[in-house]
Amino acid sequence: MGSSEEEELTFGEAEMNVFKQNLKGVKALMESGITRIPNAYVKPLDERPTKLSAAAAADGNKIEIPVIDLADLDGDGQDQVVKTIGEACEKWGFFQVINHGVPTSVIHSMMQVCQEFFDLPTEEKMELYSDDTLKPVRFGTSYSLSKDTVLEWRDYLRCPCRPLSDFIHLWPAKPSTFREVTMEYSKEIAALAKRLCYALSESLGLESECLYEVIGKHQQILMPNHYPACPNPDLTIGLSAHSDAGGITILLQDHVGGLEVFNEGQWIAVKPLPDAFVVNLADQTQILTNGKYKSVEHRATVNAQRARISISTFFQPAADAKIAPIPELLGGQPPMYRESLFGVYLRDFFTNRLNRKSAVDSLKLSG
Ligand SMILES: O=C(O)CCC(=O)C(=O)O
Ligand SMILES: [Fe+2]
Repeated sequence: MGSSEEEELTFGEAEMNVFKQNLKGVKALMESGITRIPNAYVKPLDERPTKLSAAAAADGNKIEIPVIDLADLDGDGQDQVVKTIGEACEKWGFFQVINHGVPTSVIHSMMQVCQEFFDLPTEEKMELYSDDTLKPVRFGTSYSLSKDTVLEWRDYLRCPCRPLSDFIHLWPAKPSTFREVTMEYSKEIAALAKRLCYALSESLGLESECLYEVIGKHQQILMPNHYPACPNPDLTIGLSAHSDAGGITILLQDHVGGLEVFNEGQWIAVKPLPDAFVVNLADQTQILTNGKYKSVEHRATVNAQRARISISTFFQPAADAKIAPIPELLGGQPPMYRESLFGVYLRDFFTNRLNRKSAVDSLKLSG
């Protein structure tokens, strides 16, 4: 993109005013079936993917996040798998897993039913629409229409899965197989998350169940994301740079690609692998491990050719869980983070716009 074009697209005060007027009308327009107003999605220059990706593009084909084979996690090669996971956590905080034990049929049905959900007519999805980020089950767009100053090129569904009986009746009733398929998928993902939490604890020299007791037992949130094809993908983003708030995240993505991870100052594209899961560490793991393992910034770019679906599952502590660095991991050093109540952390996380790692950084103790 030439520099004169960039200047033209930079937001000045006049453009912002036009944009703010548009924003008020977005929900009404969505309800009438017009879902995208292109200029409402034009990000400031420094948040557009091309600029930040320029360095990564040169190296993009060479650098990849680790791919870990879990076939031996419960067998003779367990120690080696745990060690590999520990190394991936320290260097990347992001890795893909294969031979993870979740049946391919469950994965495919889940992708299919999410596709069918997003393909429903807008007015049917709007029955679940809410801009209230504290509402447990909802369909939404961007991050929050009322808080975002520039919109994100994404729609999403949010479905808490645990305890199932509290939420399943609130999940979408259409497509007719949604609840059954999602229930099956969430059970399989819960089992995988448990194995991963055990491996993470072991890689840190902790009792196997330590992290699971804190982050795995309590909340499991499923969030399918839909990124429509975008006529001008260089000007906008599907999901801004952020780290996840909870403990660990397990993501299933289709073959389209768009997820990028920030590593050593570069954005690295995550290559979609059929039926693999992307695992990433989130903020509470950073706090619990006193920064030994870090939550990692990532974002989703969009493209002009194809719509993309990804399905995040967030494992996180209960709202009333007090989260602080685990004493065994301090090694005589003072804790780097102050204790916080996870519910309060999450409320602040949702009240503010996604802003890189500002939420976890705000708990840092000085000196
Ligand atoms: O769509 C993706 O690849 C990323 C989704 C994500 O980061 C999230 O849901 O928190
Ligand atoms: Fe995320």
